[in-house]
Amino acid sequence: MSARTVDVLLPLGLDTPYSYLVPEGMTLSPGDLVHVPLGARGMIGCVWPRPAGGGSGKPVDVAKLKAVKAKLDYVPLPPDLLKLVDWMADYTLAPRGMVLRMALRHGESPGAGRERVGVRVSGPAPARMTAARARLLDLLADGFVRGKSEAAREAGVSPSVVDGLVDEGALETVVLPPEPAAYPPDPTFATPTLSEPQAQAAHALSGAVDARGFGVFLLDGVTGSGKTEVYFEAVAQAIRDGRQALILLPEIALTQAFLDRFTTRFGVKPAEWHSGVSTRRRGRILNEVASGQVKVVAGARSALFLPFRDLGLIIVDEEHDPAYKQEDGVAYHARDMAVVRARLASAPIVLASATPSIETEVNARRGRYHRLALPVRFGGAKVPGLLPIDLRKEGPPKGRWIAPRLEAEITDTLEAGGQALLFLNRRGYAPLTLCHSCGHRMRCPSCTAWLVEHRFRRRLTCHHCGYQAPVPEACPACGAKDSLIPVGPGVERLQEEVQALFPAARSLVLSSDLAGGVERMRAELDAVAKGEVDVVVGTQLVAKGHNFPGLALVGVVDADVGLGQGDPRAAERTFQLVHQVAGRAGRGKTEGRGFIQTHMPEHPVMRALVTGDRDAFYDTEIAAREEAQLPPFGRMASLIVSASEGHVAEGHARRLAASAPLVAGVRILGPAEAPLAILRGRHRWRLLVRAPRAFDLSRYLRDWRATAPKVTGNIRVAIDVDPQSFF
Ligand SMILES: Nc1ncnc2c1ncn2[C@@H]1O[C@H](COP(=O)(O)OP(=O)(O)OP(=O)(O)O)[C@@H](O)[C@H]1O
Ligand SMILES: [Zn+2]
Repeated sequence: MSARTVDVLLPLGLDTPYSYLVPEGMTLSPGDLVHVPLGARGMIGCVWPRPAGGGSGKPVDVAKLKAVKAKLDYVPLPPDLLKLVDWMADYTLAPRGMVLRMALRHGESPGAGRERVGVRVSGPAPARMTAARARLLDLLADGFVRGKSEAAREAGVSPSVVDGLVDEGALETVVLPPEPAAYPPDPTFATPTLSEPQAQAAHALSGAVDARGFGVFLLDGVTGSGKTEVYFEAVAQAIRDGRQALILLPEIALTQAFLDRFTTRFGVKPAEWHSGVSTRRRGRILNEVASGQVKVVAGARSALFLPFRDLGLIIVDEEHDPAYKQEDGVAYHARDMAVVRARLASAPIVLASATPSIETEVNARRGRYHRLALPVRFGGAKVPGLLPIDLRKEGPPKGRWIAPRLEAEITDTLEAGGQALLFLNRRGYAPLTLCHSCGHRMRCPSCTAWLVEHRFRRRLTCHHCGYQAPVPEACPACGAKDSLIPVGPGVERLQEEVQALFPAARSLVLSSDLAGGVERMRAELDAVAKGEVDVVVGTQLVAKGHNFPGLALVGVVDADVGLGQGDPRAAERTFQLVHQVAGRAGRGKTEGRGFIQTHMPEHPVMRALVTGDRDAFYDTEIAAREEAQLPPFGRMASLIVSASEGHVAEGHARRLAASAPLVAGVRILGPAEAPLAILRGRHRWRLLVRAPRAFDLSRYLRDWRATAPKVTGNIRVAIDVDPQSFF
């Protein structure tokens, strides 16, 4: 009767927590992490709040319950994080345990940091002196303790020099406490002088941080207006108030420049959180975020699930970036979920962008988000104008992609000592390889996709599943030798053209798939910023907030890529991408210019880009969305039914569609074969649900799922609420 029980949510594909007995003498509260018996080995789970008003439904038979094995010695997950897990599971229809998993996954080894060995001067100088020894002793002459490896590094000697002096008694070792995951940022380290509009925006944000209430701010500033500088002031305020700040970045692996700027402003680096950080280090950051020691985290979308002890501010930089949407596993949009977390934590959130998403722009126009505008570039530089190059009239000769006018502009730019950037959102050498004797196209064996040639790696690659194969010597269909030819350009092929047209120029390809990983990319971006490259050829990677002071010219090689493929966000994406790429030019002393090569200069997107009339673009696009009742004026969810056999997927998709509850205003489109009809060997059929804006779509989907035909065999149904991709 009096046995105490708790609900424990496990990081598995389950929606409901399990009940366990609480052993004598153990006190547990929601958020505590516990080890519970499950199967042979047991598992770590999280004590979950009981719904108000007692248990839901089934009474549990206490006699059959197992007991919690241990309470783990971690700081409990904070209440707002528990609520976020519930909220997200409810909204996305993902099992609650899988959402919890995102908050626990990184906690594998949240052990404390290692103790370090320090050294200090303790005895007389050694009999045998060397230059290295002298440098080291000179450094340590102040009598302070330094970490062994730091001392060696600072003195520019090898660690064995330190060991030698310890052996001879000139130095002694001391045990130092573990290094913190991040040193405390100093809000007064280097305060900038802000321009008037910057100061106003910063003031509004700092005020909101102080007020400790929820509110969404759109920091809407043209490229190069100094949005980072402004939101740093809000971060400074949070630090001054002793609270924590989270800065989400779309591609943290590329943002060495961001870390450097943070260091310039606050004296130390923020805690960096993304998949490239070692598990051990992440464990420490996690602990110190939970204890409140770490004040600022800069991270990828997964940082949203960190157990902040006192979250006072969230920043989402480049809020329009599609990288914020996670498509695998739990499908969620990190920007939207960041807004939810801010609300649950009663903290302000700043969405920063020069090209806000339509959703955010509509919210700002309706007054739900506060707009803070920075209408001009910092320091008086001008946002470059864009001129169209009509490929129908003045296109390049066959087999080339740079139009004569763009070529002439690049020549002028290089002669004047400036840098040029050519943007083409296509990785690899050529998007298609075909046999010129039989017409056979090289396709992925397990996806409905062409194989993309990567000449650096001498391979054909599927960009959907990662399949790779060497380029064959003979056509696999007709056997003709040396008959395979590349069709169309990718960035690698464009670089070839650059090298042929401008043999003296130093050129570089920037693309996310080149060997060498993050380190190489950081080094290359740095080289561009330093002016060590003349012509950069890049994919969308170059559109992301980089500051290249010497960049004078931007050429968009094919602005039509991505337009008109039945994707409701195509116009928005193209506008954002081209505008952002162009925004990389003219940030330093030289004025910037931009050219867009297009077959449709009369398209509203191209016109808005050329006239620089951003509002005109938003007006047209918002009107079009409203007319079609597309988001944010209507709601959407996609259901992808997949199976290893086509007819199985199709059959289930049809039965699923037939079982949809009939509700006025809700429309089910499809099923139809997905554009990417086969992915990793699985056949895919799509359903699209559209509903009015105020409709509770998640609830509808849940009711539907409860009555839908059972999923059998290897059928899978993936639900994506607010889908971003339509493939
Ligand atoms: N108040 C300031 N004092 C000194 N330098 C500033 C100030 N504001 C901005 N800058 C400088 O101006 C440049 C552009 O600023 P920043 O990168 O923050 O712009 P942004 O609005 O984020 O641009 P984008 O949207 O293109 O990423 C940077 O080199 C930044 O250091
Ligand atoms: Zn594939």
